[in-house]
Amino acid sequence: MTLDLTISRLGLQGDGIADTADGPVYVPFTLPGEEVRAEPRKAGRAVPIEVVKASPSRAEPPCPHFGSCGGCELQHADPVLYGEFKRSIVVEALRRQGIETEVSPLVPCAPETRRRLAITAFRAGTKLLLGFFEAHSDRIVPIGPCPVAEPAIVAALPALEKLSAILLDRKKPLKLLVTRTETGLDVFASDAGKLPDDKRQQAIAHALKSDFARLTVDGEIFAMRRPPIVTFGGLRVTLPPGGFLQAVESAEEAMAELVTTHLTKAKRVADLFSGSGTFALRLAKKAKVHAVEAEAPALAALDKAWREAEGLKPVTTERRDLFRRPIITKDLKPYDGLVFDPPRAGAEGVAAELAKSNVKRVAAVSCNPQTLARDLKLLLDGGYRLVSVTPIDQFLWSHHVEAVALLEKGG
Ligand SMILES: C[S@@+](CC[C@H](N)C(=O)[O-])C[C@H]1O[C@@H](n2cnc3c(N)ncnc32)[C@H](O)[C@@H]1O
Repeated sequence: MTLDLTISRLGLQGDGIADTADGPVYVPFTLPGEEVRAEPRKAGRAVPIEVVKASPSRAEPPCPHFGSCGGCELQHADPVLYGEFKRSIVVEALRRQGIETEVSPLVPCAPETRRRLAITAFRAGTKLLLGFFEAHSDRIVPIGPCPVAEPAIVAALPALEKLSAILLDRKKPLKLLVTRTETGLDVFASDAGKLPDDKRQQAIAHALKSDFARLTVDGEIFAMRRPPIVTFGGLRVTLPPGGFLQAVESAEEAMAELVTTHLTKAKRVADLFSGSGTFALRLAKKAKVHAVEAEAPALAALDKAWREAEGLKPVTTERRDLFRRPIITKDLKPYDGLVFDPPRAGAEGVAAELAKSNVKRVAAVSCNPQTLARDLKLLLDGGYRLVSVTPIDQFLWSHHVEAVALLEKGG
């Protein structure tokens, strides 16, 4: 059986949606205004078989794996529609919270700029597959010349495949988090299982031969030719194994530019969910900074970077679970600037305390527009004013969008 559908809009995950008498039907890889023939699947989903009438905004996908590989959802949309779609995710999330405000155009992300990739390896029969998970399934689609990743990562795929052949447990897929740093590739492997000594030695020899900056396996550093260095505003940081890093350098710079410009006059700044100091180190060029974060290795990396840098204002660090113990309003008194950049769950507890504070300038950085909007509502109800909201593209051709909201309180 097939369905003839007219797509009316894009859903939050980037699928086309046909509004039918039986409810919405989600059809991936289709665009508003298109007429498509599709095969129905479970739960209001359908797979497109033919685009009968294409949208003028349809573009030729640059990657041959597009449609099967789970990494990209929107290569078939031209840049104008794509940019407006991502911006609209932020607009709609705010609107659902009753926040009507100007939202800037999307800050774009160029192809071949992703410096960090999460890759999965497993064996199918005698073959080793290295790839991404297929959309909506547990099948792995082999990666080839991925147009999203930096060329240095693509060039290393054969070496990563060899490494996987050494480390792969027969039962479990192997996970590789691969980061291009200033000093080479940082490879963080997990789920290798218990390795016999000869495999260990082979993995170490292979990492050295491949000139990886570092190889970490299930939390243990196997080999380090050079510390993997990233720079935040020109300040050198040794990335902790598996530690958080913004996936695209230019997206990080766009976020940091908005945050540091907004907080430029602040004398004392709190950086909540600081990671290894993406914002804290840049801000310390002008202000005293207190960085708060749950992961001790991230704070240690930040502290070391600050000690090794010259001319920075004091930076203090605090290890703290900000979900369980948000900083309370009273403790926010010393600060005239604050940035928070939580994981996808957002920072509801932090926002509730911050809302009651008098911190003059606040920057909210987020990878989830829904939780950002919820947290902003708390701040607006507490007397903050929105200065700007800027969506930033970091995960090119996916439905994910980052945003930076800048707020003020007082005169
Ligand atoms: C989106 S990352 C941002 C990190 C940093 N601002 C950056 O741009 O690189 C979120 C950070 O929140 C930290 N985190 C996650 N849960 C946390 C919690 N409950 N309390 C404090 N920090 C947490 C993570 O370790 C991570 O460093």
